[in-house]
Amino acid sequence: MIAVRELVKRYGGTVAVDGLTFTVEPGRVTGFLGPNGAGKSTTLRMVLGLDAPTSGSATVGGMPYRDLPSPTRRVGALLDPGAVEPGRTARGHLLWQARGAGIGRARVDEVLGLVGLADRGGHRIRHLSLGMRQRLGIAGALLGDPGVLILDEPLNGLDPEGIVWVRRLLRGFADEGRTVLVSSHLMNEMEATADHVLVISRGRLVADVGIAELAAGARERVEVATPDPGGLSALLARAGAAPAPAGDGRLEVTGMDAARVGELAAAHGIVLHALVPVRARLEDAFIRLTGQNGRAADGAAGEGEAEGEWVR
Ligand SMILES: Nc1ncnc2c1ncn2[C@@H]1O[C@H](COP(=O)(O)OP(=O)(O)OP(=O)(O)O)[C@@H](O)[C@H]1O
Repeated sequence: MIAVRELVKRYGGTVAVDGLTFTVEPGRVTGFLGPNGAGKSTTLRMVLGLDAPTSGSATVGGMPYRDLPSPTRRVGALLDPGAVEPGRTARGHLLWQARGAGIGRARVDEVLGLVGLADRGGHRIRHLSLGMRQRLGIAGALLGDPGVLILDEPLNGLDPEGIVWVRRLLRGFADEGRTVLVSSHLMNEMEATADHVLVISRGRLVADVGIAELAAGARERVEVATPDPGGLSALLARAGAAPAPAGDGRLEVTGMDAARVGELAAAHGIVLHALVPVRARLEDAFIRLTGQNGRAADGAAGEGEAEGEWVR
């Protein structure tokens, strides 16, 4: 388990992490989400003992990372896949990492196989694609067969097949009862990856919630095309729905399901050219929590509302 308590990190005048408190439970994949610059990497670096907190604490299995006996066997991390020697071979890089952690050579070939790079061990890193470098970074994290996995943006640069592969890998780890924390700046990416998400904005926690709960709370809407948008709009509003013009005679309706919209239109002889229920996107919830275009919501209304809703 990872526990972060009242964690703060200041760089001069910049508050990168602003009083974060959360726990990451074993047995599930936890997504760590926030727009660029929200403070994800800084938090992960403090959990991994690479940066000292200004105040507060971060522990893994009840202890600061630096105090863990044989930490690389307990915690596997992928922070910056670019921070490798490009002239080294994939196997050479892992051997170097393994040596530093007191891990035998056999495990290097094992993890190369696990990440699908068995036939690339002899390739120089500079000749590997971005996706293969990500796989290599993940192989490094797996070297110590750790119970806790911390991966910063592991889906970056992966092709669709690679993304599916990482998801299966993470799911497998969680199902074995390991603790898995994965950062991303894309809610949609996490929708199919994580069971639980921690969302941060400007260094502060704005949601700590199960994906299923988040999806259940997201608003469904119905898109309707009709030659009589004014008539339909008035009708739906009278019936308690919230129709909004969406251009080209289309309406976007919330507060009523598609079947009911269709029934009301039929009962009042209003012609429909399209009636489309649109599943709410978790991305919408993410933008609402963190502010449009990656900027945090300003003022107490935005963040306060989000906290009341999703932070325990
Ligand atoms: N070493 C540093 N010195 C000064 N400021 C820093 C340092 N590291 C991070 N910051 C600042 O702290 C804030 C949080 O950065 P951080 O990299 O943790 O965000 P992030 O959520 O990981 O974003 P990204 O997805 O872009 O990596 C940013 O404003 C960043 O500029």
